[in-house]
Amino acid sequence: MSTDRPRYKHIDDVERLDYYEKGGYHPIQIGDYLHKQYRIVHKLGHGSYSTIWLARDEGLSRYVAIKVGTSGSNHKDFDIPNRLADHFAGEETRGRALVPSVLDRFDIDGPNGIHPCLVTKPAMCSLADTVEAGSFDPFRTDVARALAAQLAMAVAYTHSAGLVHGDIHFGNLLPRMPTGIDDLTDQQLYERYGLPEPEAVVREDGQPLSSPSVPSNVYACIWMGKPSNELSLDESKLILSDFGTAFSPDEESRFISYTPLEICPPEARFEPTKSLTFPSDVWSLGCMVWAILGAKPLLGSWLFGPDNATAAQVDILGPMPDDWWEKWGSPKKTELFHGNGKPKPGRSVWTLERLFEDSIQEPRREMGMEMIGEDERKAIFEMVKGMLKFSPSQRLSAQQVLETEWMRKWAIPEAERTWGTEGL
Ligand SMILES: Nc1ncnc2c1ncn2[C@@H]1O[C@H](COP(=O)(O)OP(=O)(O)OP(=O)(O)O)[C@@H](O)[C@H]1O
Repeated sequence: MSTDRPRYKHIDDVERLDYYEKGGYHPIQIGDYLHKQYRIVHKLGHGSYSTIWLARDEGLSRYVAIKVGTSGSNHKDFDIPNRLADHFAGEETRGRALVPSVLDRFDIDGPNGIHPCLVTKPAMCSLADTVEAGSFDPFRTDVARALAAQLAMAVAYTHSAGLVHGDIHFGNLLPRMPTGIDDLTDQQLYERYGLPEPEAVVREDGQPLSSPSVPSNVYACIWMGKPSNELSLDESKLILSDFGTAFSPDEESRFISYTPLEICPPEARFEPTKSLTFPSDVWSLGCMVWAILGAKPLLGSWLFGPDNATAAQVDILGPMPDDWWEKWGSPKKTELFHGNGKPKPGRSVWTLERLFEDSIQEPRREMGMEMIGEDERKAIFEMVKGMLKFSPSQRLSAQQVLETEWMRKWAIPEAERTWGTEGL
């Protein structure tokens, strides 16, 4: 995208306006038709590489989500859900329902270029939204178990097709829309969830918007979600979405992790010349299972940079491999530790036990929710520690995660209850 961009007056909670240019987003207004068949009804979300819209499929009388990619990027990820489905064609594979199924795929040619469009089912929101709306209150305990199991199944499914997801975080975990939405007229949908509110795009220099590259209005996203603590088991069917950073380790080397710092696998920092592979996802999965149980990341949002992340990892998990410890040349190391895995005396250390009390048990106690019993706590610790081994080769595989005691006894049964007769 160009660096000489016109500047626009800031509008809260919308996509980056300067991305509306050649190579960037496609300008879309409520009421527009895409591919002659899909009438845009509301906005669902936006990311760095796409805007996502709720549309009415006029042919099939249903609502759909349309992800409209920027024109200048390679959106090979748009084909991944189909690649996964083809990989397992004809097989009954657990996990298939947990990744998006593609309803349609087409391109649109607009003022900013050619944009790939992916049509899938609309979800309620992302778990990032539910957690924020719930002020970081925990999910109900049965819901948390069900979400964690589904996420592990989705990752195992992706891995068994030879792909690493590469970006497993709350923003990419979408609770499915409960059935019944398709019966709503636009009017009923707007009465239930609110009308789209157009916000005029205005240039800072006062010049008119003369370019067709820029939409005259942008929209905040529809809110069809629920706060974390109100999500019921029925509303907890999960989709692992956004394969934008997925890769096949057999076909491609990947030395950079695109995950946020709090879930970034440590080998991305300490073994930068080795390609990431499946265990990098398992690290993120371990962090996310914990985050689902606590509605907060394992390594907090107070992380200021990679040194803080590494220090928190050592506090939680103990010594790191000696060669990594030697490589870690930051003053932070000597400020906080007097040896590998040895915090300086007197320092307040956030151990796994302390974090469990603070972010998983205590909020549940305060809210009168089902607590996690001692046997379950032990099983969670064993599994999470197996996923969060510093050394990638020692981590559990996603399939082994599904075979752990916690998954078998506590989490998978809740996921199965969530899906009921529909089956996973
Ligand atoms: N099918 C869907 N139904 C409802 N909301 C969706 C759907 N797909 C995406 N969203 C919303 O849009 C947001 C952005 O989607 P997504 O992460 O796929 O975009 P992206 O451009 O690939 O983003 P990134 O910047 O992470 O690469 C999600 O966090 C979610 O809130």
